[in-house]
Amino acid sequence: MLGDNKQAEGPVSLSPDIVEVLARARADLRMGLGVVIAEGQAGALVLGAEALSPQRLADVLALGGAPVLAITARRAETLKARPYDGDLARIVLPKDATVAWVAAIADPADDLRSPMKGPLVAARGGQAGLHRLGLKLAKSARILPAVVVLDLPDARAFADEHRLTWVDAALAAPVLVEASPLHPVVAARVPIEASEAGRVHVFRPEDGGEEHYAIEIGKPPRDAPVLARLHSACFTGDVLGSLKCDCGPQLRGALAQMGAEGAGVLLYLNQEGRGIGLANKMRAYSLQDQGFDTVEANHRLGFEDDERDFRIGADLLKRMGFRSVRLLTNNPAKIAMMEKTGITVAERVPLKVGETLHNRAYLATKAKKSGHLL
Ligand SMILES: Nc1nc2c(ncn2[C@@H]2O[C@H](COP(=O)(O)OP(=O)(O)OP(=O)(O)O)[C@@H](O)[C@H]2O)c(=O)[nH]1
Ligand SMILES: [Zn+2]
Repeated sequence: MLGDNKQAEGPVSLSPDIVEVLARARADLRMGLGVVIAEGQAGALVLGAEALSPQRLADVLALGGAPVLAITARRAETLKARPYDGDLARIVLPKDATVAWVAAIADPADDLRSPMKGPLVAARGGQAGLHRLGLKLAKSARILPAVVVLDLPDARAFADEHRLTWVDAALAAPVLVEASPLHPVVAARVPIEASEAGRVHVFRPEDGGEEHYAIEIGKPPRDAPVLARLHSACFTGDVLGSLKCDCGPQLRGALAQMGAEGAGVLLYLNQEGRGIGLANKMRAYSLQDQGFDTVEANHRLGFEDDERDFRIGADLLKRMGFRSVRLLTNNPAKIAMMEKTGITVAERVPLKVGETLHNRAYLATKAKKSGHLL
């Protein structure tokens, strides 16, 4: 897998390439360890706000310089902080900043109880591009999109001295917007309630990220539109039978229809919470209990409405030999993305199941704000 994107110089096939370095960086951020993102000599130390320990914060403050807390413009909007750099805002860290202060900016859990966080001073200039990459990395690590950042004059030396993962920004930037190629690992027969002719395929990405699954029902011909569903993981709905959404009934309804027709493919994409991960989805649920709708909750957390990468679904279909689908969905964004990535949507098959008293408002919000078809 070592390509042209090696970070180290020379013939060092045993050294990690940029994709592998980024996988390490994600793990580091999740644990609360800093990573260094660099552009030439200069760079930035980046630590995930959510996992920051008091000792590490004290050590960052002791280094001097001008540490900031980088957040998304979405989160800044709630905090009434100025996003001087488009989608990014940087809040100056006070000299006596505590982890509680950082958490209060990063995490909206207590926004309503303690709305006054300020005065917040927003920074301009500095290494905005590197800070933006830090936020992207935090999002892809499925932690809150908020990172403590300190610009470093000699990034390489700092990373070496503290044995921190060192990320070359120029190599990382294009990788972070690409969907990692998926490779089939194994497939086996699994008879399921909906059909005895079920087969589960496991696909693994190259970037150390989540595996995705395809459930093939029967033997759908590759030269005709296949009845297909792109289902994003929903632990609460799929497994627990949550009444807050319609995911469980949609999952079972789609499989049942494929079983009845004798053929189909359901892609089970591990994009929990529309791509923000289960922990952040539970944060969103907690905000929903405070009165915010599903879209507002995502924004207050610093995320976009939908952080999923639907290219993954299209890639999987192509890998399995499908070129055209009868797509079970109510979401026009899925149809648009299929078409964009070269999969023909021969027909949209509506999937209307599982409306409950608890999810009525959620479904209405999706129709109103995310363009879902009723
Ligand atoms: N962030 C967030 N995610 C949610 C919420 N409720 C459900 N989800 C997630 O939303 C996703 C639902 O995905 P899909 O079943 O593909 O639904 P969809 O995009 O509405 O499209 P169709 O069902 O195809 O019409 C799953 O990943 C759920 O975990 C919520 O309130 N907040
Ligand atoms: Zn759900």
